[in-house]
Amino acid sequence: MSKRTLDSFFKPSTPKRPKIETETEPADANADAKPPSQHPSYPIPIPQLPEHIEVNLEHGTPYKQGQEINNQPHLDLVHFQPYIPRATANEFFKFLRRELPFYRVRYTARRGNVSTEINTPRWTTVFGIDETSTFENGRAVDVRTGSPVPPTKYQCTPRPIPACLEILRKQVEAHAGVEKGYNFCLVNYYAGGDDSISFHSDDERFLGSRPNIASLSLGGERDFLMKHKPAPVTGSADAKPGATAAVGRQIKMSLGSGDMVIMRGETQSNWLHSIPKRKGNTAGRINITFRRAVVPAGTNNYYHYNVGSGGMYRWDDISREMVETK
Ligand SMILES: O=C(O)CCC(=O)C(=O)O
Ligand SMILES: [Fe+2]
Repeated sequence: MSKRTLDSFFKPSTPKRPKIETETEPADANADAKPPSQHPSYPIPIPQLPEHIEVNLEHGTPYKQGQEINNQPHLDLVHFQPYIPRATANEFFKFLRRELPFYRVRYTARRGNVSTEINTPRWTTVFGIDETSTFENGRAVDVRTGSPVPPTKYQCTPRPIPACLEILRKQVEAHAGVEKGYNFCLVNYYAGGDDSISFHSDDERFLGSRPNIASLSLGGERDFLMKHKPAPVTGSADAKPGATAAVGRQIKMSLGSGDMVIMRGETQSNWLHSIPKRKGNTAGRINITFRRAVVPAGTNNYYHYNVGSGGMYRWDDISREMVETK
């Protein structure tokens, strides 16, 4: 054993000189964080995704390959179970619920001369602009003329897709095999079992024919129901005018956190879908759909029904509910 080692064993060790910190800590520990997405149309700045969620979205998707479901008439689905790894999907759910502005839209539905006041039974928000316009350096520009869109073009103020959803949009687009990219992102937040969406199809003309819609679930599990639109009965001697017949079986899929369903081909023109109300304790769920609107009517429609003209709400982590924000 060398002397030095023995010495150091028996002698009390010389007290270390205090370490002198030569580098100063940044005043703000988050100084390196990317700045939030901001835009004159946003009521609040929207933060960028935490690094670990971004990395998992960019490198961890699709977590499972999509399964095609086309075993019924006109049905053309791809189900990724899940698309985003579950733990990342749950973190992404909490991030979006905390950071996005939400709305509880009320509107008047008119059928003939009957008007009904509708309270949308879920929280909604939307970003995007139809394909006749695009955002250039934050400004909405007409694709044909290259000039800023005149104020008369839209009845709403379109909002660009914020960075935290743009990362997901690009990723989904790459895996959905769409010819033309998605230009809209609709977000639904179902706080509990009373929140729902009734049977409908996303078959508006402003989406063009055979629309491709990618629908992603985050957070609590919910049932997703699909049923074929009733088919008119024709050719039978005793068929009453307007008579319809059921086609195919109703489908019930349980959508968990991170799952994605792509609806494409003839699906929207022939099938209805819904998230029914649910009894008992039901965890919050976020649904994100990516779509492509082809004309300004799509932009007007989506902002009218998903932002509306009422107040803005934000998630409050103390009361654990959406609270109206002035
Ligand atoms: O929440 C869902 O899974 C469905 C949402 C939906 O159908 C829609 O926003 O059009
Ligand atoms: Fe839908």
